[in-house]
Amino acid sequence: MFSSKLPLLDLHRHLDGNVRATTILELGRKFNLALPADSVETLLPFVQVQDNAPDLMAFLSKLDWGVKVLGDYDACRRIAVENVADAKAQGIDYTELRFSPYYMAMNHNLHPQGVVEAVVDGVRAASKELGIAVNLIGIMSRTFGVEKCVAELDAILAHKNDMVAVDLAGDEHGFPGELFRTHFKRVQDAYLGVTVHAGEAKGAESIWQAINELGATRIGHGVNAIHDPKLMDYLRDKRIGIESCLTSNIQTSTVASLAVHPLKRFLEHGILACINTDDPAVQGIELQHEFTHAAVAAGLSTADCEQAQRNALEIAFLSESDKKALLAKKQ
Ligand SMILES: O=c1[nH]cnc2c1ncn2[C@@H]1O[C@H](CO)[C@@H](O)[C@H]1O
Ligand SMILES: [Zn+2]
Repeated sequence: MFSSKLPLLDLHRHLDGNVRATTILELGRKFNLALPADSVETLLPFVQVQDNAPDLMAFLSKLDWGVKVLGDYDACRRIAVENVADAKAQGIDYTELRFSPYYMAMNHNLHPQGVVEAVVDGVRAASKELGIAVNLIGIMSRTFGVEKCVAELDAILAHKNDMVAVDLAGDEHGFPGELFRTHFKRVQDAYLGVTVHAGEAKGAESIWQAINELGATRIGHGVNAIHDPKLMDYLRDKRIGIESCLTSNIQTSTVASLAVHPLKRFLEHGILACINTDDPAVQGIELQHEFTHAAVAAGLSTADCEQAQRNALEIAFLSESDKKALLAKKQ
């Protein structure tokens, strides 16, 4: 249930959480890697969430094969190109693809900055060829610790003109936002946007921290805001966006079922929440599924879905004139 009169946006989409199973097989062969299976069908249980994972970290382990096969910079460029093609195939008008250069680099000792260059190059070429607007968000993968994130941020900031924002993702519980204050000071000094995965594996206090100490103007997931009425008002009044990922929240066992997902209540409260995928290939879902199935199961009406589309446009890391142009193209 999305309106074709409004642009379709996916603002929370991990490029390195969206590596096609066929590509994993091909790259595995190319680099002579011992994959756990040798056909798409037998590989899927290793690279896709089939039953819901018991927790966030179990879910995230399913992303690992997608980056273990990145044996050189060409492979990084290839998955960037394929990500743009996948977004185009969904009818997406604008997407912000996020990726963690260290996570993509670490298995084959690539340099994170070389990974950034390959991704920028692939995305730029494919978005031009396919006629879809794409911006990039650099991720610091907190799972690997504070020091690794400094190096990762170095690589991202070396290409700050090719980025619209920086994000913090991974193990929210083990590596709380408090550890990353100095990192985000550098992000703000570089005039980049800030979005942070918060209130997914931890409570509402993690969202307050992301806003007050890290400078987040958007929050990834943010589901636990629902337990803090003051925060709900604050998010609405300060126009802080919530990038909701409905199916992801069920698959990580963050929310028990779509029927009790807070997105509907965020929208009713006037919070700028929107609908996104997260890690499409790992999840076995796509953006259209989130609008036509997941949103319906979460109790959203057609009007709610359209509001979510408008909210995405409002909170996108784009200039006002770019937003107007996206809207005008559909009307
Ligand atoms: O839903 C999520 N919550 C937290 N971190 C995530 C999620 N999906 C992917 N990543 C993390 O993002 C980086 C790759 O882009 C990896 O650190 C991965 O663990
Ligand atoms: Zn995410």
